[in-house]
Formats: sequence, structure tokens, C-alpha cells
Amino acid sequence: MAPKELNFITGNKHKLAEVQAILSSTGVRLESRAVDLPEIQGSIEEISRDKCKRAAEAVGGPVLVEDTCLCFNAWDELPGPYVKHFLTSLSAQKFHSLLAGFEDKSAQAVCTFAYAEGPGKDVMIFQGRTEGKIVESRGSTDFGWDSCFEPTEGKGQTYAEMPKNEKNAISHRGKALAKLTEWLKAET
Ligand SMILES: O=P(O)(O)OP(=O)(O)OP(=O)(O)OC[C@H]1O[C@@H](n2cnc3c(O)ncnc32)[C@H](O)[C@@H]1O
Ligand SMILES: [Mg+2]
Repeated sequence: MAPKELNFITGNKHKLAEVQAILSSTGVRLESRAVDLPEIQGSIEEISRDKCKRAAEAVGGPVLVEDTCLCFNAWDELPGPYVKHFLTSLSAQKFHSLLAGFEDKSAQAVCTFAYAEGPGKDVMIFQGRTEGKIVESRGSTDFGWDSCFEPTEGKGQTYAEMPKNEKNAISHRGKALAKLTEWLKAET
């Protein structure tokens, strides 16, 4: 059974704000708890499933978690789920230099939501992908690598230069949440 209310477990207030904005028109109620969950190494799906199981155990009830990856095509999809560490070390200003030796600057932003009804329960996965390229930082550096990712579907702006509603309409997170809300509608 799909829930009417979701308990989104994240330590990232920018993610939470986007998820709240995107879900506001859907009638789905969102609760949230800030828990910084340890993340394993592995495939995107393995990491998301494990993160969801840890969250369900930490909370003792239904949980929604999300893992965001940035995959460089020239790097066979890396840094992928490990992008946070690269960004923390380099900062947004130097982030583009990772691809300095590569002609191919294309990348995919991948957002994976994972939902479980509680500890030990099955995990449902919902994923969205947005194509783009890595550029020198332009716009606010508030949220992750937003200033370094220029989506192909946009008007040549980085995510950070776009109004929030425009980012949400084409973003990896928006697409993943569209799948999640479809499931919620179908189940209730
Ligand atoms: O508690 P959680 O939900 O795990 O939050 P987090 O900040 O640790 O997030 P991730 O583990 O998913 O790591 C993803 C990294 O990508 C960044 N990020 C996530 N979504 C983004 C977006 O839409 N635009 C730019 N950067 C983003 C985020 O700041 C991290 O550095
Ligand atoms: Mg994390």
C-alpha cells in the first residue's frame, strides 16, 4: 500500500526544499527528519537500497530517502554516487577541472528515491535522469554542483542560473518524483 504521507530522511536542506516544492501541487504530505546516513560503495541501486534500509531502522517506520549522482560520460559514469567527496575537496570553482584532459564534457544527473514501509520491508526505487555537460561554475554555489551543470534541455543556463521552478521542471529530481507520484496515485 502506498502512504499518504512520506517521511523524507535527508541531511541536505536544499534537496528537502526542492522535494517540498515539487510535491506541493500533488497533495502528498511530506514530513522530514535530518539524519546523515552512512553510504556504502557500489552501484546506484545498491547504495539507495542500503541507505533506505538504514533509514527505516533508524526511524523504525516508513521512510523515503534519495541519492543523487553526477555521472561523467568520459569517466564511465564516475564520480557518480561519490560526487559529494569530489565537490567538497575541490569546491564548485575547481570542479570543472576534473574533465580538463577530456574532450567529452557530457554528464548525467541521476536522482534515485528509495521507499520502504519499515525495517526489513521491500524497497521501491524511482529514478530520474537529466543529460547535460560540465562547465565552469556559473551562478550561485549554494547547492552542490548546480553551478557546474548545464542541462541540455535548458536555455544554456546552469541549474544554478535557472529559476527554481524551471530547474524542477526538467531536473533529475523532478523526473524521479514524477515516477514516485505516479506510483502513489496508482496505489491509492
Ligand atoms: O543526506 P543526503 O540525502 O544523503 O544528502 P547529501 O547532501 O549527502 O546528498 P547525496 O549523498 O545524495 O550526495 C549528492 C551530492 O550531490 C549534491 N547534490 C544533490 N542534489 C543536487 C542537485 O540537484 N544539484 C546540485 N547538487 C546536488 C549534494 O550536495 C551532494 O554533494
Ligand atoms: Mg549523503
